[in-house]
Amino acid sequence: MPSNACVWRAISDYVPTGIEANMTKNTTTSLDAATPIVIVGHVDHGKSTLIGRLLHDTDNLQEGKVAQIIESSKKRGLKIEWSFLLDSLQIERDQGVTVDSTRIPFNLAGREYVIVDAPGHRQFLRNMITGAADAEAAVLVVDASEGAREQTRRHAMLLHLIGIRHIIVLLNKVDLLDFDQAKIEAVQHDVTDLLTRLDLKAAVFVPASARDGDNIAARSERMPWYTGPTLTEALVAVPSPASRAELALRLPVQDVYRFGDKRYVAGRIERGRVRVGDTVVIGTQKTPARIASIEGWHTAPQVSAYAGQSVAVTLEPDVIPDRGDLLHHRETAPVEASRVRTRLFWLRQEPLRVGESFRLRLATAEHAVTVTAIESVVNLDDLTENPGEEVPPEGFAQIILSASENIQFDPFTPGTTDGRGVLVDRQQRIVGGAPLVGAAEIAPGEKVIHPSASHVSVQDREQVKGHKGAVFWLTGLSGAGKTTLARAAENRLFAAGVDVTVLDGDTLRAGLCSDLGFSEADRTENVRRAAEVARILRDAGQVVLVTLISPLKSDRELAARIIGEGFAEIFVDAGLDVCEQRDPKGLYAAARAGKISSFTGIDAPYEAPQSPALRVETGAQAVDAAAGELVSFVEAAVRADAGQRKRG
Ligand SMILES: Nc1ncnc2c1ncn2[C@@H]1O[C@H](COP(=O)(O)OS(=O)(=O)O)[C@@H](OP(=O)(O)O)[C@H]1O
Ligand SMILES: Nc1ncnc2c1ncn2[C@@H]1O[C@H](COP(=O)(O)OP(=O)(O)O)[C@@H](O)[C@H]1O
Repeated sequence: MPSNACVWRAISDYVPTGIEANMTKNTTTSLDAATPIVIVGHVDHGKSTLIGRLLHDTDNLQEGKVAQIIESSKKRGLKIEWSFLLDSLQIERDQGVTVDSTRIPFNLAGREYVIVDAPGHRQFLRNMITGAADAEAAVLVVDASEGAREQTRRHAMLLHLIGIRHIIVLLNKVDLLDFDQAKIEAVQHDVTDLLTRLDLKAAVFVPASARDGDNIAARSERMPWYTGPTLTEALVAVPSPASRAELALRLPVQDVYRFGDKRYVAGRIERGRVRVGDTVVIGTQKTPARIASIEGWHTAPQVSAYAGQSVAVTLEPDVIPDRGDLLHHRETAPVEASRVRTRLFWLRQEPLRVGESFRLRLATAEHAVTVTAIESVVNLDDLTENPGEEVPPEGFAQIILSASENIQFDPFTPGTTDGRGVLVDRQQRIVGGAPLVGAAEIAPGEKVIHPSASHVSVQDREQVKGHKGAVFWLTGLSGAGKTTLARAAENRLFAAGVDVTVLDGDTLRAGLCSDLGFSEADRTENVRRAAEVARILRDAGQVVLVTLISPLKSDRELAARIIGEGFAEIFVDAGLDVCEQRDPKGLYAAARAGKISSFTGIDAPYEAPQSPALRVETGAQAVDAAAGELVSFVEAAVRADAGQRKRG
């Protein structure tokens, strides 16, 4: 079907998003063919030396590399330092010589492997989610003379979290224990204990000296008592990644194209096979259809296609699926749930809290989801999973994502693309790796909510309005001029075409917050409600001017957290003496007379902002000038980015 070139261009242009894009960026072939192995271990336990030694002993080093290592070692007065190999690979990477930044391919007994290198702890965490989570097996390197250490525990925890199935423990540096069987077995015992606590089981323990090559590719003559495999034998015994073609069919719809009287449903088969004549079920609507034909790029129509192939199928009847719908066979349906348990790796700089909403990308599908529970947060220091209010940056947690519609997925399985969700924020930035582990059951008595999110994009709103949404939080004493300023600015901004709303304390307290007084708790609740409303208006693209005394720093921080991006604190600054002298509502006089209590500045505190985004001096300045300052600040903040985005 050459006339359909653009269908195929569209398919071949398709780059899997998020994690998968990172994961397959340089490994599209290796993911299918090679066995990924991640090598982890406490610093100085011999990971780099092991990689160098392994590549050398399995004849996987380029010509000249060995000579180079010998030369560098000699220069430093050392015998031969295998870890220099990794250093030299690192230098090449830094210089951009090697394309592949985290993967070292090697060949063993005719089988392809790829070492997933994890240079530092932080990168390691990231890699585990963005790149290495597909590792089929792990080699956990433990210095036998030191035993399991802090990072050994962390790494073991990570292997547990990402579900690595095959673990080889390399007890390294056994020469330091004089190859003594009893001593080595004692270490093995300790490591077994650690793994058992994490529900992990080592496939094999290999006592070795990576530096000298004992039990790496050749059997050590210095440990005749050891009858198990060498490291290379253990690697050969790692099961091959399961063939994705043998799994149940999953064809996520990438797009639907119409040519003449035919409609083509295009996508890449993630797993399984599809044949002409098969009946498939489409998406959560479960519309049945028959595969009428399977078309290929520059090939004759096919009778069947399998995992990894990009295809365009025609359906009978001619139904129109949506992008993201999954085509599957009826008898092997994916999990379907609107509440999904997720093993999250959080990448954003600010912590994650319940109530935040994102897009969940899953293959070609996108779902609006809200974090409705943080079930546990992993403490990476002691490997415990504890209840938590928030997930710190680079933290792991088990959370529940709720959507307003059903999500179809296969639970996350290492080595496959199953369940690899990615959380994306309003600005399309990836903020978390979110492997979906299963449907979340409803706990008895639980408050179950499924917030929905707008389908109108932030960019589209900005385009139409000509500015972005933002919240300007005006804080200051009663009588400082918050309301006066905001109302004056509202007039001017509106005249300039800005969609602007003022949320004023007195006004809110007449309605939404009429149940609240002026105790600290009530003021906090007042601030929270105003911030939530402001967030909704901001999300709808409006410029919101909030005028609340909001006397406490902690309350303003709460507002900033609720609102997130686009929050600016404005200090409307007039001294207490000025405000009291003005006393536009007679409240200071009433407070002095004891008619009202807990009045800010008199018998309740006001904590002035230390570093506001803008300070407007309203003590001596005229209203007009002060409002001008605010208007300029707002205009600059909401127009600049919107313009850039338009151009982009
Ligand atoms: N005890 C006491 N303390 C402070 N303010 C009082 C009090 N009693 C009534 N008022 C009136 O309520 C307005 C302040 O409401 P806010 O919602 O801005 O206050 S807060 O942010 O919750 O602290 C405030 O409005 P502004 O003068 O515009 O600030 C007053 O009109
Ligand atoms: N530069 C200024 N900015 C704002 N208000 C000012 C300024 N100079 C004098 N005022 C007066 O101060 C009073 C502020 O009252 P208001 O706006 O209700 O304060 P708040 O909302 O902070 O309680 C008004 O009477 C206003 O006319």
